[in-house]
Amino acid sequence: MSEEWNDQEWQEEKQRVDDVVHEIKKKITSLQSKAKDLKEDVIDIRRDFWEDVTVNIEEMDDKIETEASIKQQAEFLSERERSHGQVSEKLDILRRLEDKPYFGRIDFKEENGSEELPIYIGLASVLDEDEDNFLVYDWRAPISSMYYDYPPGPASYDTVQGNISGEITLKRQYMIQFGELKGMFDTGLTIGDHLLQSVLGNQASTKMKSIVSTIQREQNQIIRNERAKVLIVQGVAGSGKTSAALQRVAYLLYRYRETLTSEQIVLFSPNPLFNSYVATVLPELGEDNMQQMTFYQYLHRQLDDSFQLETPFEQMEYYLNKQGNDYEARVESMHYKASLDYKALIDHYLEHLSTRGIVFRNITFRGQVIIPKQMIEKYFYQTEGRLPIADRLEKVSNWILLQLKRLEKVEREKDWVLEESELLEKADYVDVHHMLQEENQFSEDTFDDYDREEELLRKKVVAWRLRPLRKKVKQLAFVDPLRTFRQLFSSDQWITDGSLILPEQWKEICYTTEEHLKQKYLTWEDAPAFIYFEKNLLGFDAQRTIQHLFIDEAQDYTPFQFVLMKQMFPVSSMTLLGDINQAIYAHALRDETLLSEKWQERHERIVLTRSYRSTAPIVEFTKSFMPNGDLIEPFEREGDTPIVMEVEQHDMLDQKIVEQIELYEQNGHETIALIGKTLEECQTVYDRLKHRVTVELMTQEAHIFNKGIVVIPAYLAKGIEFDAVIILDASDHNFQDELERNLFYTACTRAMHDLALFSIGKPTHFLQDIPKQQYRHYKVHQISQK
Ligand SMILES: Nc1ncnc2c1ncn2[C@@H]1O[C@H](COP(=O)(O)OP(=O)(O)OP(=O)(O)O)[C@@H](O)[C@H]1O
Repeated sequence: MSEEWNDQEWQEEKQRVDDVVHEIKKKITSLQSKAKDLKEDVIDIRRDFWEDVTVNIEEMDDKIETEASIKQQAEFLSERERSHGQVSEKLDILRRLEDKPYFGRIDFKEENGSEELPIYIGLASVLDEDEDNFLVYDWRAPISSMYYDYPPGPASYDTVQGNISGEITLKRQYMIQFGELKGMFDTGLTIGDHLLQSVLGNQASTKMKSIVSTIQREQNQIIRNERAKVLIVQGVAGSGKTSAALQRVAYLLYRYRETLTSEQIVLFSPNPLFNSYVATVLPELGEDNMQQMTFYQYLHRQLDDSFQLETPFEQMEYYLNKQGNDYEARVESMHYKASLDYKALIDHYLEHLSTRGIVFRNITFRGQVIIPKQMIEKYFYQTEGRLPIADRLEKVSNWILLQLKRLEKVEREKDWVLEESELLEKADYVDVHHMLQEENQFSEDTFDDYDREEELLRKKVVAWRLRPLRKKVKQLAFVDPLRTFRQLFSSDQWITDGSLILPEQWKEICYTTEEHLKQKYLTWEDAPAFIYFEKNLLGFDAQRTIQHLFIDEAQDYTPFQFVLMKQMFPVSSMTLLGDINQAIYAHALRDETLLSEKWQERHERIVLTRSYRSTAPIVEFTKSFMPNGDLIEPFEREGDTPIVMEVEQHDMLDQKIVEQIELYEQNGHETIALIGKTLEECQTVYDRLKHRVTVELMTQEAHIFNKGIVVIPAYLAKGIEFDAVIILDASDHNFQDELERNLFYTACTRAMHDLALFSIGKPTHFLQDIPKQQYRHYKVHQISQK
């Protein structure tokens, strides 16, 4: 830090803050009165709505005039409501700026320019009274990018007119609170470390914070990237991937504000808890939240309610518990079904189906088969074979609808129709009377009213009964995708391509998959495959309105899932953020994750190596047991080295854990996580501790993250952070293989300030080769007799 400013400068800066705050207050007052007027307008229009429209429906002309008048009044109302909404949003932002109008400044001298201009940077732009000059620039404005990208010296930024270069002669950061300047410092670095130090030194919050004032240069590359159709971010634990992703959403919404709305952006998050954890960041930045969901929620929506869908966490529990006779085959199945080899197999099967094999359903009406499935099959396979299956099914659908039309005429004459007419609603009878009256008005024909009424009633009854059937036919419900999919596993006659790859235990896999499918149970690995199959068989209803897709924890998605996503969101740009060291799902052991370059054709890649979340001693500790840990750089923040507490017996464990919790509480930690490997483990510890400390058990159903002490399985703690973390059982038998290493790393890296690991007997061998000074190792032989 170089404090090159003098007292006069300090006074000037102080005065400027006061002036800007004063201007903001004036704007707030004026907007408040505008908001009040608009609100009154809205109330008045709503109250007098029907008085202000001319309602007359006697004559056709009057009817049209009435409609126009209602429409005009409704448009007027919604325009006022919209304006009121916009003014309220502006007011919200100004109220935030009133507290902290800006956080940074650069003085920039354009090349060939005569003077240097001070650029003050804040959460949003503020203009002076005449609306001529910027008192504050929005952090997302093109010129503000230099604040994040350059130290003092040569700098440039892009505008729509081209690149503008020049020199930054000053770079300053401000600490402003409650509208008052508390401190400032000039910096030679991109963003001064001391400011970051103070932000990161705070206690963890149950809500993620926005990082606008301390965005780091490499994070800015993610936030402002506009070129890449697929942007891959590989970032170590705590490097700010999620933070950067959310600021990127805010940036895109600002940059494309004329064309992009928050509904056109989707974020897939790792668990429901995470949804609530990040929910406040965008509103804090003055933007609406994007659509946010887990991939499980998304897949669930694609299936009808009769399916039972395994959650990824249930799959994970199964994998980690290592039990069951068919365990080996199921794990093999998880690997295979994650891969593109499996996709190739399904594609081959779909090709086969274009010549034979689709399972159809009978069309039945009132319990009778009216079009047998064999007939539908015959019709289908007579349609042009080179057309896509979905197009051919469309033809079949039209053909069936035609048959239904014929049937309708025949059915009208049958006895059941009159009987069922008694079930019609009163409104239907009134309708029929109206129709008759209208006919009488316009027709000269004489006919028996009673007969005509019966005829119309018959027509109505049959149309009414056929309506759901027609709807189903349009939805192609005459195809049975599940049975068709099941056939894939019941025979291999259709496999005619020798280059297709099958797993060793394919027969066992086929057997269990079929059993599951029979019960309409979809395992987590089967769900994307079935949905992919069904969509490609019946035709895709792709989500073309979605412009940007963000996938957090991208390493946990399988290549197969990604292919499905690409099909479902065909026009979307994608930002994939993840960390290979935190790959905790079975497929990641053998297959490429989404972050690997191997199978991503065109993409841009950004690597983040600096970890901001944890203190330096925690980062040093966690990086030392990861194979590629030397690439991880800690951010210099002091703290204690982690504790490894080895207890001899089980009954000592609880006491030691409780003591550790108390110690952390005394240190002021407000969020403390007791992290276990599986839910089963967490449940046991929770049952033992719940009478001794106030503690909450987090399961996959948890949607809200509160302050206090939680017991949570590692896979649910993904993406989240805590003041202190206690690893419940870091024993060697509990953390063995490579996937468990990643799980262990994920769990330990949730800690911001303090980390303690407990083990019964020898701690995990992952700690064997790491330098002893990186942690404090205690062995407890018996509970001290104090
Ligand atoms: N530039 C920054 N300024 C201030 N805080 C930052 C910055 N970058 C990251 N952080 C903080 O570091 C912590 C970790 O950030 P974040 O959760 O975004 O990382 P991540 O890479 O998604 O982590 P993980 O993969 O471990 O879940 C958060 O508390 C975040 O606020």
